[in-house]
Amino acid sequence: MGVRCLFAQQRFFFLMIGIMMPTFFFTFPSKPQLKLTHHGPGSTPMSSSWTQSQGHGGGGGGMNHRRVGMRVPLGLKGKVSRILVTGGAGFVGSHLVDRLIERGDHVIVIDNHFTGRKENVLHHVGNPRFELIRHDVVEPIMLEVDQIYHLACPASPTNVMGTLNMLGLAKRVGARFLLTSTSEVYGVRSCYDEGKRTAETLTMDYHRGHGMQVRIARIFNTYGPRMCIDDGRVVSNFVAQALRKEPLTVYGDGKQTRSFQYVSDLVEGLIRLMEGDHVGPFNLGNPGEFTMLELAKVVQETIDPNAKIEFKPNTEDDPHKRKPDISKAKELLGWEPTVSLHDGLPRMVDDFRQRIFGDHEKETGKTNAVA
Ligand SMILES: O=c1ccn([C@@H]2O[C@H](COP(=O)(O)OP(=O)(O)O[C@H]3OC[C@@H](O)[C@H](O)[C@H]3O)[C@@H](O)[C@H]2O)c(=O)[nH]1
Repeated sequence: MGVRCLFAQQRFFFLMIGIMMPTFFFTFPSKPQLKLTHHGPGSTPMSSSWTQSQGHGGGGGGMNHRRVGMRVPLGLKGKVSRILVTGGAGFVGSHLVDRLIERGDHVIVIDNHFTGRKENVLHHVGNPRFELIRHDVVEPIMLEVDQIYHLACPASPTNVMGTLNMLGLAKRVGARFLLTSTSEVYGVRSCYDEGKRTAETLTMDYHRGHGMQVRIARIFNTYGPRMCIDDGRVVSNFVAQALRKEPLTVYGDGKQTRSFQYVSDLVEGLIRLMEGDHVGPFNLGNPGEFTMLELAKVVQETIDPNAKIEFKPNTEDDPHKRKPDISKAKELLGWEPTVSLHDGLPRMVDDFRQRIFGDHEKETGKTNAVA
């Protein structure tokens, strides 16, 4: 009897606990959470408080970052576009961002700053329509946007993950996706450019398999301000060498040709492609063809007529000629380059001069101060 009573009491006790536990959890709010914008693993917003406070319209109308699986609320499309530019702190990306901001769009840049530089977009910081997130696209991220310009995709097989993540994001939020591929897909197959071919294939698979809106651009040699000074490309090499009073290094006999596109022409092409109705792939490049010796001459004329030329051995697989056929872009996008090499080169020289000697002068100043 005593034992039964004990069981009865215990049953009652456990019953009470069973009722109280859920009541407690539903009645009392859980510990208040720090409401920081969550971008995904490994991401660092440039300024989280800034990111937080600028709701870009708030109430679901801005670039608020949502849980994976949520869709862009209907009715927002057709207004100001919310645009993600991956690699937006880089050479081409930052010029694209300038144009989009100028147009009135909301722009989110994600960049891991491997080759992109914060300085390239610093002039937009503080603008409520701009946000910079330090993030590597190989990690997933959730952002509500209408369009994605995927520039953070070096020609390397390892970066297929980045493209997959961005395609996944575009699919989830119903964004239009533009892939920047490269003229190198036309070259001899190598491990280096295989990543871009794979990215194109994946993009087309998402288009066909999931009905996603995609665009593909194949970018040819491009130059302009904010180009990496020491990335080894011929235009940046020649300009930096001429400014530093070093000889211009011409590889091989210098008779190989390239066609050089000024960055603003490329940006115009990318925007037209994104806004147009055609998937592509479209070649975006300037068909004006120059030998490397001719390019060296233009650099001499622009910077230093006394600059010397030094011939160096070329690599075996260097393409002898590269010239884009842009007839498709002309016809379907109404696009063609407008800036010649003679006009574009001086515009980039000012930027290079400032970056090379500006930094140098700072360094010298520092040294003097210490001495
Ligand atoms: O100092 C230099 C550098 C390069 N060159 C030559 O200049 C030509 C152009 O070389 P770059 O490295 O600038 O450009 P490439 O055409 O080889 O490819 C580059 O542009 C197109 C993109 O799609 C590629 O990803 C990129 O590597 C080559 O023939 C190269 O041998 C020189 O003569 N001197």
